[in-house]
Amino acid sequence: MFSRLNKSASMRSPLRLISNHIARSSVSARQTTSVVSPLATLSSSGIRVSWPEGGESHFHNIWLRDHCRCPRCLHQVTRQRLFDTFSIPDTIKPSNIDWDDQGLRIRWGESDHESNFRWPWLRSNSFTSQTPSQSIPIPSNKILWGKEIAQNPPTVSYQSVMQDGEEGIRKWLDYIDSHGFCYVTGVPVSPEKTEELAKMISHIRMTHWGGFWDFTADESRGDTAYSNLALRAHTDNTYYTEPSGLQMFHMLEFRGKGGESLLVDGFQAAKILKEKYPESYEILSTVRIPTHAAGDDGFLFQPTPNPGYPILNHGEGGELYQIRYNNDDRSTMRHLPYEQVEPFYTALKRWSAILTDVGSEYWRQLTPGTLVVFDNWRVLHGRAAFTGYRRLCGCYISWDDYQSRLKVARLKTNNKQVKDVI
Ligand SMILES: C[N+](C)(C)CCCC[C@H](N)C(=O)O
Ligand SMILES: O=C(O)CCC(=O)C(=O)O
Ligand SMILES: [Fe+2]
Repeated sequence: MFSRLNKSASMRSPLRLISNHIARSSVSARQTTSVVSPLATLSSSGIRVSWPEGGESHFHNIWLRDHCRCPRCLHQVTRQRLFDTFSIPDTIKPSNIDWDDQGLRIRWGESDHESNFRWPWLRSNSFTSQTPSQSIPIPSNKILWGKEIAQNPPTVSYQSVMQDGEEGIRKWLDYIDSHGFCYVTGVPVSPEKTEELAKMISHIRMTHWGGFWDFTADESRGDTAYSNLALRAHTDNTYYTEPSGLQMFHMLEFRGKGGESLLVDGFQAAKILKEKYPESYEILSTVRIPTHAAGDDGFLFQPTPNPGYPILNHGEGGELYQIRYNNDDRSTMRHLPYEQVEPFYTALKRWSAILTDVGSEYWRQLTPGTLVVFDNWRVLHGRAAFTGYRRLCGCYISWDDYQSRLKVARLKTNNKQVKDVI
């Protein structure tokens, strides 16, 4: 039930006072029934909401009208906008508003349309009441690690992924989200079964390396991955505009020596770099690195826009969201001004020293039946040089496909639906 607390939009300057007065009286009304609901008051161009847990959000009238959740304005199945944003008059105002502990109801003056907003939706889409960005740039849900992760690495079983439905998928992807990688044990030693397992997350990303790959050190492609050389810690696809989000490796056969796999937590390394050498962190967050994949006839990959992306990439709130680093696939640093050459190479050297520190490196020999999936936007991988015959299969999955699958698994295991969040 919505309480009837109407505010006339035709009253101009006293509006704020009147609505504040009503808001205050509604506080005492609610306190007697001990239901704590947010309070809404009209401002000259929008609605202010005071949250019971503290803080205030200010929603503009144009924004509120544009985001109406009703079936005429938002398609209830496709979750797409049906409403014509450009029909909103610049002077749009509510003719009245009211609310209860569930949400806010707005009647719009000119069109006589009504919009209802649930409080949790307004809260989670409030842009004036965000928590301030942290000084440490690592998202708080990440669990950072070094070589000690070897004692207890995130692991799920093939059976739980294939048979436990959304719970099984969620556990798997939650580990990849928190730690940046996860092993799957008990996997049939077959490329077909491995591919089937990957498709539990999503379709596979097709690239110029193929879709699902099955490769050896036969030098069939113009890249050192197809040799038996050591590969230092790197992320793949630095030469694409969008590097793949996940990478999966399943070692199918190995008769030889060496070839141990290396994982390094890039977010942990970034945190150390920021603490020890903030000026180098800044350089690696801003200097754009040109990259390429051009070892095979018929291909010339370079990221857009030119000259590429920094090694450390941040979002609007300053949070680190992506590492792009493969020193072997770096192109000519043709755009670096003379006076930046030394500070850049110093920063790169410090970064490399942190990545190769014994405390950062996590080595493990992969064996048939145990595969690894890792977040290629966070965790760097590498391998030791080897002799003999070594056969790996695996694939890439795009970042968006991985994120979508993770969100759906979380919604489903929480008994929620897309409409609860979009
Ligand atoms: C073999 N496989 C397809 C997995 C990877 C090949 C890509 C290696 C490349 N140098 C890079 O860093 O992206
Ligand atoms: O051979 C390996 O273990 C990994 C090689 C590699 O870095 C890659 O294929 O992306
Ligand atoms: Fe690689």
